[in-house]
Parts: sequence; structure tokens; C-alpha cells
Amino acid sequence: MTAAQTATLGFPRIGPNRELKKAVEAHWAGKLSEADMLAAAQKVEEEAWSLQAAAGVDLIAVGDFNLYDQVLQYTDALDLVPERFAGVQRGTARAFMMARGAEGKPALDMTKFFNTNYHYNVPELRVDMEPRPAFTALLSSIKRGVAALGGARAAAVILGPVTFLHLAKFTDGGSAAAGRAALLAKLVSAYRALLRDAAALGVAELQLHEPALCAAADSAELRALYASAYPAILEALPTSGAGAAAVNVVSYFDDVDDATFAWLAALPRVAAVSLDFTRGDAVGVLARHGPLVCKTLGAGVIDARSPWRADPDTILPLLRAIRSAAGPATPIRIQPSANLQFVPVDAACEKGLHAARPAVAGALAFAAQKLRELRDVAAALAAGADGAAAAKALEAHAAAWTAFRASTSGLSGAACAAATEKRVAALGDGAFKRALPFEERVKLQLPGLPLLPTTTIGSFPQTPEVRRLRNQLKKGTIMQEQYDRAIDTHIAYAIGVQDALGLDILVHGEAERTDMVEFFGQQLEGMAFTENGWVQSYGSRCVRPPIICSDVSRPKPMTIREFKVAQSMTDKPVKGMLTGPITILNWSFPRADVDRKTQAYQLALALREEIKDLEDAGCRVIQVDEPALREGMPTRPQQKEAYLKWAVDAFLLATVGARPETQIHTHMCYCEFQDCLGAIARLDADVNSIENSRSNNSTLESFAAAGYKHLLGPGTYDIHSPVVPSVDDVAAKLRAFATAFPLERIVVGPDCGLKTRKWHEVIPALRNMVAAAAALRAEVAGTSGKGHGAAAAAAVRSNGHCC
Ligand SMILES: CN1c2c(nc(N)[nH]c2=O)NC[C@@H]1CNc1ccc(C(=O)N[C@@H](CCC(=O)N[C@@H](CCC(=O)N[C@@H](CCC(=O)O)C(=O)O)C(=O)O)C(=O)O)cc1
Ligand SMILES: N[C@@H](CCS)C(=O)O
Ligand SMILES: [Zn+2]
Repeated sequence: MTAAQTATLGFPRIGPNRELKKAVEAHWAGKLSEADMLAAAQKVEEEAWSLQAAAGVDLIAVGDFNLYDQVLQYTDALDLVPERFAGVQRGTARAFMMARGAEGKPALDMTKFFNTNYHYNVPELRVDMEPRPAFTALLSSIKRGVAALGGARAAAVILGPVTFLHLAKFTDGGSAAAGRAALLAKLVSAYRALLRDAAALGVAELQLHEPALCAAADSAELRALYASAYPAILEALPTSGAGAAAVNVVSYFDDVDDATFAWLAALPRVAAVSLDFTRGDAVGVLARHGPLVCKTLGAGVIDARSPWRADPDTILPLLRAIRSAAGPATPIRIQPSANLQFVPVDAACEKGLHAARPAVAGALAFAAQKLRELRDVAAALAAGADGAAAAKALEAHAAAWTAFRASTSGLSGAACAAATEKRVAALGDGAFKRALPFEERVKLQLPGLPLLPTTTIGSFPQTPEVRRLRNQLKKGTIMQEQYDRAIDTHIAYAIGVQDALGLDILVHGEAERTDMVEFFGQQLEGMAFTENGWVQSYGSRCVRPPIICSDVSRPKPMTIREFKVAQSMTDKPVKGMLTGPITILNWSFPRADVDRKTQAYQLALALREEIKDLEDAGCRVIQVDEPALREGMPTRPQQKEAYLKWAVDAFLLATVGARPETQIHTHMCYCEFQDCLGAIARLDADVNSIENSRSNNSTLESFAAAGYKHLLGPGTYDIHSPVVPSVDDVAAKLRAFATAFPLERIVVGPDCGLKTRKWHEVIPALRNMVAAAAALRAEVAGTSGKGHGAAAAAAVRSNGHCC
């Protein structure tokens, strides 16, 4: 039998050595012209095509590339831009302005792309908007792709209209559902033209990416949107001759429900339906539906969000199940489950890992390696996914996994889970519950703090000097001792600034951390980290997710040295600063052989030990960040509760060993809180600092309505913007907060960490925040009015001259 066809759905665009990041940031810094930046970007794009072609991929995604964010690209191309950007000429400069903001023009909001750690710019729509499409950059990229690969190998990636609207927010005060329906009706002609123009360039296939299809199971509204738009969009496409590209509707990040699949299978003009077989139960859906008639099944069997090689023990049974459910006549195409932008580019570059841990490195497959896997898996499918020929097609993969397993503990997933449960059981009644209830312990915590205590979320600017230092340490041009001393000067600066500004709870500033999760990955046993395994997080910003590869444990204290240095420099309480178990798990690549709950518990047990050591070092307030709690939540209601149960338990396991007088903070950002408020309350954190500055008071109102009893730190200003909030801006926020939540339970801070800002932005912003808190305190004391507020502000200003 001939091998099945293979296809890609997109390739990392940041470049093997972050060439795109460097070009874009150089352009922003005025060091590279727009033309030179675009030339650098096109080189990255073209090299990705060459790599895919050389790997023998049959259908290669084109049009998936963009300079900042794919959703933003559509907002700009459709000209669906908020009023404040309407006067700016469309194109690259306007897209960057919408992403990053400008004086008087706040940036578009940024939030998680479905349940990933990639963040997109949220379209801000109004029901009365009129799309004015001009997809110049997208079509020119598709045209270059066709020229480079030949039309027969090019598949044009198009962000589907329903997903675009699903990801948008409506700012006109009306119903978002009505807004989506109205705009979708207007988008039909824009998409008809886009598909026709893309097809006319000679591509073999139009891939309509619609991850929102996976949410249709629980949304009659989404189902209605799909049903109303798709037939109308597709009917105008030529069915033969020039411009008659095949249409592939692509879903990912979960399965689709039976009704949605039946609808897709019956859609006229659609030649292929793509499903994600790495999450949910797409095999079950297919089995219940039966063979696709006259359509190809795009089988997303290579996990686009996992850095691990395909494991024959998993993939061969999966292929057999798919073949059996799809029936012998349905053509099956082997694909990654989604765009490969969620994994790093090339595992072959990881020389350090290959040398130090060859068995781990050998079991990895980043985007470049996954291209080869497509071919091997297609060959295994052609061989019936059984017997010697199938095994031969995947023999290198089997050997890699055998070596990997031999290098780790050898415990099966179940045995590993049982061993972890045993450690938890040994903690007895105190495993998940603090010694005193919140109402009693809060009275013992941090005596002497004022009303509206001020703090920050943890990180301070990661300056070029800090990054240079780390680079020197890596290259061996400075020793650890010198590095530590230099880090201490950054800590001293951060403490000096905070003391001078009059903040109440200080932080050491996280200067020693490249990235919070990467830092803990480097401290913990059982985690591997890469040198060049960058994954785009948003825009030009990247992260290097650690890779969990065996049982996690804490060989030595992780944060105590820096805490002690910081606390020795001030009498104010310094927060111990940790990343929570769920966030470490969700922002790492988990191991494939053990369930996520067990991995979370192992991380929690390590953090529990760290909290004990922090307390022994004199720490009275410890923040355990959980910005990714919500992100890991499955879309399906049935799975959501199970996840939240073990996720919250993992946080409790990490934190409840703290003494009653230790104040435990947590922090959450970049997410919706409304649909997991019960879980947030169950975390039982004494203080929860949440991103809030862009949501008016609605988040706070939801917390209040849900009867949230703990202290809350709603962000008082947006840290993504270089704009410095005034005293009045922050005071107005605090007054508004007071209308929704008891003032005596509010902690004052920014929205998130300040690592991406500059000191010259941070200092005045915090000075104004402290002044605003003082002004509010004065107002509450009843001695005030505006004059006292101004006097308090002046007093704070006069001692804040550290810069
Ligand atoms: C809170 N957020 C986080 C998320 N996920 C995480 N894993 N971590 C997070 O903090 N998800 C949600 C949000 C996303 N937010 C951000 C915010 C900022 C960044 C970011 O700034 N990333 C940096 C990379 C940071 C880093 O590790 N830098 C290294 C330097 C590496 C380097 O480039 N070295 C140079 C030499 C430098 C020199 O000599 O000057 C080189 O090798 O050539 C470090 O600090 O050492 C970014 O720039 O993209 C990400 C997500
Ligand atoms: N403590 C971290 C939290 C980021 S979500 C920081 O301040 O960067
Ligand atoms: Zn944050």
C-alpha cells in the first residue's frame, strides 16, 4: 500500500534562532528599516517551507506566517479596528501600534489563545462596524509560497471567521452574541473574496482553521454561527478549473461533538475534515459517525503541543482505531494536531542536552523532527499499523523510547502515581488544610500593615545588564560567585527603590530568573531544560518551557539565598516568591508516561519543602503564583470539574503547611476568572492579586458576588503599557474598587510583574500607586478630601528619589 499523504497546519514563525524576534525588536528600536525587517521575516518563512519540503511533507502550510499575531493580522486586514486606531493607515505599523499601544492609544487586550500559553491580541468590535478587507500581506505570502513550493504542495492557512469572532470582544455595550451574528453576516462576503483570491493563486488546498468548533458542543450560538456562515462562504468557490482549491475545515485542541462532526461531514464543497486525535475522543466521534463519504480525514495524530517523539506503543493502536472507525475507503492524511508554533523549532540544536542526557534528548521531537515523524507514521499506517512492516517504519522511535525508559526510574505511570499518593497520605490531615481557618489566621499575619497595603507582583525590570550577566555565566566568563554578587546589587537596587517609595510588602525583584517557570525547572530534579527551545508566548516575546522527564523533587533550596539577601536589606516584610505547581506544570512540557495530577503533586511537594525553608529563614509572607490555573481548564464542563479538583488540591498541598501567621499570596493573570471562582476560593490563599486593570470593576464584582472572603489585590494599572498611571488614575481605580469590595480587604498592586518594563517607567508608576493608596487612606480616615490626598501624594513623591 502507498504511504498516506502528509500535511502541516503551520510552522513556528519565530525562527530557529529567534530571527523574527530580533528583526522585529530591532525595527521597533529604530535600528532596522521596515523593508529590512520584512526581508528578515521572509527569510525565516522561506526557510520553514524549504525544511518542510525537504522532509517530504506532501501539503505544506503557507500563509501561517505573520510578524506578531495571526488574530491581529486579520483585525488589521479586515480593518475592524477600534476608533482610536481608525485614522492610522492600515498595515504593519498599525498592527504593531494596536499590539503595543501608543500615547493616548491603549493597546488591544491580550489573552490566552484557547488553552495554550500563546497570547493573541483581542479584536475589539462593535456591532455597527463594516469590514473593509484588504489581505495584501497574507495573499502575497501565499503567492510566494506557491512560487517556492509549487501550487500542488501549498495549503493556504486561513483563520476561520467564526473562530475570529469567538476570540473577539464587543465593546459597544450590546449583547456579544448579537454582535457576533451581525458581524458574521458582514464577514461572509469578505471571506468569499479571500478564499477565491487565495485559491486563484493556485494553492491545492484552503485550510480553514476553526478551533472554536471544539467549543460548539456546549454552545448553541456557535453551532448557529457555523450553520449560517459556512454554506454561504463556500458556495461561491469554483469547483473545477483554475481556482478550484480543495477545502479542509480544521479543528483542534479538543474533539468535536457528534452533531458538529456530522455537520462537517455533510458540508458541501468541503473535501477534508481535520480532527485532533491527541485530545478528547475523536476516535469515538468517528466510530459513532462511521466513514466519511467522499471526504479525506485529516488525522492530527502528531501532538503539536508536545515535545516528545511519537511513541509506537501509543500511536500504532491509535492508527488502527482510526482506520477501523473511518472505514477502509476513507483517505487518511497524517498531520500534526495543530499549528506547530507551540513547540520549539529544532531539537537537534540542543547539543548540551544531547551530551548530558542523551536518552532524554533522543526522545524529543520539536517541529523539525515532527516533519519526519509525519512520513514515518504515514508509512506505518500504510502498513496497516500492525505487524513487522509498521514496526519497521517506527523502529527508530521505538528504540528512542526504550532508551528513554531505561534511563528513568522504570516505574510505570500507575506505580509512579501510587508512590506519590503514598507521600501525600503520610502528611495526614494536614496535607490539604491549613492549621487555622482564614478568619482566625489573618489576624495573626503581618501586624502593623496599614489599610490598603501596597505591594508588587514580584519581578522588576530585566535589564540588559542582567541578561548580559547571565550570558557571561553561561559562557563561563564569570563564575557563580561573581554572578551572585552582581545579582545582589540588583536586589539591593530593587529593595532601595521600594523602601524609598514607601511600599509596604517588598519583593526581591526576581533578577536571578530568566523566566519564572524556566528558573524552577532549572532548580528541580526531574526536569530538563533547553538552550534554544524557544516558543513564542506573545509578539516577539518567547519562553523556553522546561521538559518534565522523570519524578520531580527538590535537591536543594531554590529561593532562600536571594530571599535572605533581600530581607537583610530592609525591615519591611519581603515576600518569598514561588511559582505554583499548576503553573509550573502548565507552562512546562509534561512527561507523557505519567498523569498530570501526579506531576502536579510532585511539584507541590517540592514547593511545600521550599515554603518550610522560607519560613525558617524568617519569611512572613510568601507568594505562590498561579497565573496558569485557568489556562489548563478543559473546555468541556464534564472534564472541567475533575481538573479543578486536582489542580486546587495541588496548590493546597504546596501551601497549607505554612504556619498560620505566614501570609500566603497568590497571583493570577491573562485569563477569565468568572468561570472558576469556586476553585479560586478553594485555594484558600490569604491574598489573591489578580490582573484587573482592563476589566473595569466587573471582575471584582464577580468576586464579591461569589462571596469571596479572602483579601484581594485587584491590579490598579496595566503593566503592558509604557504609559505611567497618574495618582488620580490609580486613586479613581481604588475608589471604584471600594464600591464593589470592602476596602479593608484590598491589597494595592499593579496587574502583573514588571519584568518587561523599564525602571524609568516603573518608579513613577509605583510612586503614583503608593501616593494614591495614601490618598485613599486619608480620605477614609475622614480627615481629608482632595487637599489631604494631594498632601499625601506630595509626601510620597518627596521620598521617592531613588532613581
Ligand atoms: C507571565 N507570562 C509568562 C508566561 N509563561 C512563562 N513561561 N513565563 C511568563 O512569565 N505566560 C504568560 C505571560 C507571558 N509573558 C511573557 C513576558 C515576557 C517574556 C519575555 O520577556 N521573554 C524573553 C526571554 C526571557 C529570557 O529568558 N531571557 C534570557 C536571555 C536569553 C537571550 O536572549 N540571551 C541572549 C544574550 C543576552 C545578552 O548577552 O545580552 C542570547 O542568547 O543571544 C535571560 O534573561 O537570560 C524574551 O526576550 O522573549 C515572555 C513571556
Ligand atoms: N511573579 C511573577 C508573576 C508573573 S505572572 C512576576 O512578577 O513576573
Ligand atoms: Zn502575572
